[in-house]
Amino acid sequence: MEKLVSSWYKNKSLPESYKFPPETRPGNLFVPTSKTIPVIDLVQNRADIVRQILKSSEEYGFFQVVNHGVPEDVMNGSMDVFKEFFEMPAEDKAPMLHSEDPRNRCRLSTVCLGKVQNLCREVVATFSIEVKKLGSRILELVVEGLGLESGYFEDKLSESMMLSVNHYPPCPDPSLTLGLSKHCDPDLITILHQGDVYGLQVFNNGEWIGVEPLPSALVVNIGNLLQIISNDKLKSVEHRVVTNSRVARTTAAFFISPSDDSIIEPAKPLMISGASVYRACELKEFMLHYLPNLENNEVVMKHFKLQA
Ligand SMILES: O=C(O)CCC(=O)C(=O)O
Ligand SMILES: [Fe+2]
Repeated sequence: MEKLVSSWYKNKSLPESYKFPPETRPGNLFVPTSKTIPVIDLVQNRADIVRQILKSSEEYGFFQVVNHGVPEDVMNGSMDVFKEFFEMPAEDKAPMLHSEDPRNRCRLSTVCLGKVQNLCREVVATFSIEVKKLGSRILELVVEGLGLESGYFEDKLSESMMLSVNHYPPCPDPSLTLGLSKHCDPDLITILHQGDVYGLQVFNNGEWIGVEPLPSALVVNIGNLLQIISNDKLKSVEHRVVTNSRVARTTAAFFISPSDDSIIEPAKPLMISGASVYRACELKEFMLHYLPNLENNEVVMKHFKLQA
């Protein structure tokens, strides 16, 4: 545990256990800047918003939103709380984190945060409520774009929301490791507050492209479950996080998912000539297959395809 919460990185070289196998190291950290993830203004003509969301979700599986309605002071206040937490002495943080292995994710959950201070709980609760509202709004825009009936994702299909706060300390050699390995998210959509430090990269047409940090924007990506429900129209795309040697990066990701007992299957109106790309499965079964294969999205999705 000490390894995960201490400040060893300040004066040491990268420990062996943090180095990735050569084939998965980021190597060249400079990614093309000519291609960027679309930025969608949520205050404009509704038909244009729907069209842009659909296009970005089909092409990139990612987009950023601005004028999204989550107040800037709530975003900044929450980010300050998260950063403050990681600046606490290691002994104070240790009981709230769980993972002995530096290769595993070491996450601070909302449950843990509640223990920090009442004040934090309030600002983070407000942030969560606002993001949940934004999530429902984005899902409804997706529903419209897909031609599904209004309210398709209301209630159980988007009942669960988990907040995950990621902290990436400065790294002595960013070319040898990753902040987060490549993966897709096992949810409907993820809404990410990435703060102002670069690190997120998205796989697109055979190359990694960077997601530029924009003040007050939120990053949205399509998860595996929405790819299944959209019958492969929308794409859940692999992404990863690179580190840097100068500054720590803290991000907050909200995962919006169906309730645990949901059945995940392509929406009937999206089956082309009645054909479904995926079989129906329980969310529990999806997660059981996702977790051991999370770094190989093809393996994850193939398991649920009708014609593998
Ligand atoms: O921290 C980031 O930029 C991305 C985090 C992420 O992809 C995740 O938590 O699933
Ligand atoms: Fe992710």
